[in-house]
Amino acid sequence: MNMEANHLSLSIGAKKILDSVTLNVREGEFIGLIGPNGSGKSTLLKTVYRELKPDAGQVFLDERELLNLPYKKAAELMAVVSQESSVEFDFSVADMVLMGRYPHKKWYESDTEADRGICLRALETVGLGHFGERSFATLSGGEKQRVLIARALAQQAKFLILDEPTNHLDIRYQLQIMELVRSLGITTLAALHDLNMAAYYCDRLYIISEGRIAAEGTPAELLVPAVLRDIFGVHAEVNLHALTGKPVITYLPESFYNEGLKQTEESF
Ligand SMILES: Nc1ncnc2c1ncn2[C@@H]1O[C@H](COP(=O)(O)OP(=O)(O)OP(=O)(O)O)[C@@H](O)[C@H]1O
Repeated sequence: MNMEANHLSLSIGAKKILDSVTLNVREGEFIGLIGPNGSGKSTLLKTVYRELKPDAGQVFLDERELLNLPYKKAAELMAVVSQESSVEFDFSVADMVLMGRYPHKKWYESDTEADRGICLRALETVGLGHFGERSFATLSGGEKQRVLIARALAQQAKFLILDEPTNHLDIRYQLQIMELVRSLGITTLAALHDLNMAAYYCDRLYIISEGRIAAEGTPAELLVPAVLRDIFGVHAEVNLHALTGKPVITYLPESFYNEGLKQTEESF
């Protein structure tokens, strides 16, 4: 599945939050959306998955304009794992994951053995195979996040949108979820804060800054010290890892950087 967003703009009150954002995700690509806090990542994703209506611009899924698709059809094509995971009622973990099957059903159809099998496998994939009976509300942040990822997997959508998918996860599950998403080969657009994860797993990146796309390219093209300084306001060293061949960023805290500069100046 290909996704194309063309010139999306959105203002909330007097504030322009997205300013003519254009981006595309091609079949099978894993695209990272990176940018500082408040730059518009979540808002952009929300306009793509139809939680927000843009003031201007369009989103196409395989040449079909998203706004013209019935919600159920859109849900069949697109699964979302967002940061807002609060649920009003206390569902069991199994029920939460079974919700991922709804787009595939008519309103009168109940869950089948096949649905339950798909959901169990999705839970096993995220390491929660024995959690089905637990109440979702009682889970830790990381467990909840893994259940939401299992729900997206159970949905068997062709396009995956992830808003900070590894938020709340410990390092083992961060790596496991990124590995998993990568191995699925599903067309994916993910907002990511961890730039080293983005460097390792993403095919291409879009940098968003103040509601505009500031740059697009491969991790090696974009994750360079000048960009990290200009966009994120941090000092960093970037090396290509000897084994993985991917960029690895080492952040240089301001205090270290200033001390280093002083010492360099003193040595002259
Ligand atoms: N409903 C709203 N009303 C007013 N301002 C909003 C609203 N939603 C988002 N914003 C503002 O829009 C800007 C972009 O927010 P958004 O959540 O998209 O950023 P983000 O890049 O996802 O940030 P973060 O990295 O902190 O999650 C922010 O300045 C935010 O305060």
